[in-house]
Amino acid sequence: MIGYVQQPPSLDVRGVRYAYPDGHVALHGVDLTVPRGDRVALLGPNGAGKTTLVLHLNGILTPTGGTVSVGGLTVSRERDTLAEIRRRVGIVFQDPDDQLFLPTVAEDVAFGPANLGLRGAELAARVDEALAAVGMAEHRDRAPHHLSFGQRRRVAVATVLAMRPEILVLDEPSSNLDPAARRELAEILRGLPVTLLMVTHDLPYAAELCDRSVILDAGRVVADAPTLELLSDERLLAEHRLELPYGFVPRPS
Ligand SMILES: Nc1ncnc2c1ncn2[C@@H]1O[C@H](COP(=O)(O)OP(=O)(O)OP(=O)(O)O)[C@@H](O)[C@H]1O
Repeated sequence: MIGYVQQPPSLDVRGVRYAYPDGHVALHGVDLTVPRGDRVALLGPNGAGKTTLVLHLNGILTPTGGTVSVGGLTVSRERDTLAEIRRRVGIVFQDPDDQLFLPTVAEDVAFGPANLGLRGAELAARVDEALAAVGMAEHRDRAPHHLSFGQRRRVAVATVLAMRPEILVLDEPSSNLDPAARRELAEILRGLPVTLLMVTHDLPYAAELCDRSVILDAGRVVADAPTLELLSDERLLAEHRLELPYGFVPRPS
């Protein structure tokens, strides 16, 4: 028999329950497994619990019940574990300006790996690799605040890629992008060799990028299926306040 080591999933959320300090239960036992290399969209109406779930992935919030594991490592508040989890889970927030704060693009991208102790040629290689992955290499010496919004979002993605994460988590990646920037970002994301979890209200973007989608509503997973199948189910969408743009017909891209 040929032996092989099965890789743990990039993300394994099991029975996660979370109550905010005011007693509001935002997650009621969420299960979600994302195998390595997959791209999954996390959909759901306002207040469904999407952000609450994302904040569990890198230990900002700790579940009241259940567990979250990233590449086989269970998220905990223990200092070394938390540091490794934060390296493995790259979260790109909706506003790139929350992630860019240094004088140049290259310095912003170098910040995370430099904190991990990388220096010299090794650090430079990380920065080059991450900037090349998002098509921003030629802008490395520019000030982030002189870039367009779409370019700043790409640099924000690069700051996270420079950590060589196990999973890239994107919060509303298509928001505020013009059609060209939206398409360019989709092409970049599709080409990245990483596991991807994308939180979005933009259903066509989910269809463009993710074969699989999960619908969260009122703190529960209410659907987990191929994206085109979900988006073709008008009743399911209506039940969970999800709407396709007028005239959009879900079909393989
Ligand atoms: N700090 C908090 N204290 C108490 N309740 C909270 C807190 N933050 C969020 N909630 C509640 O938890 C639920 C889930 O909120 P969450 O922000 O996770 O939803 P979401 O799916 O990300 O929504 P949106 O699409 O609007 O970003 C909501 O009912 C929200 O009001």
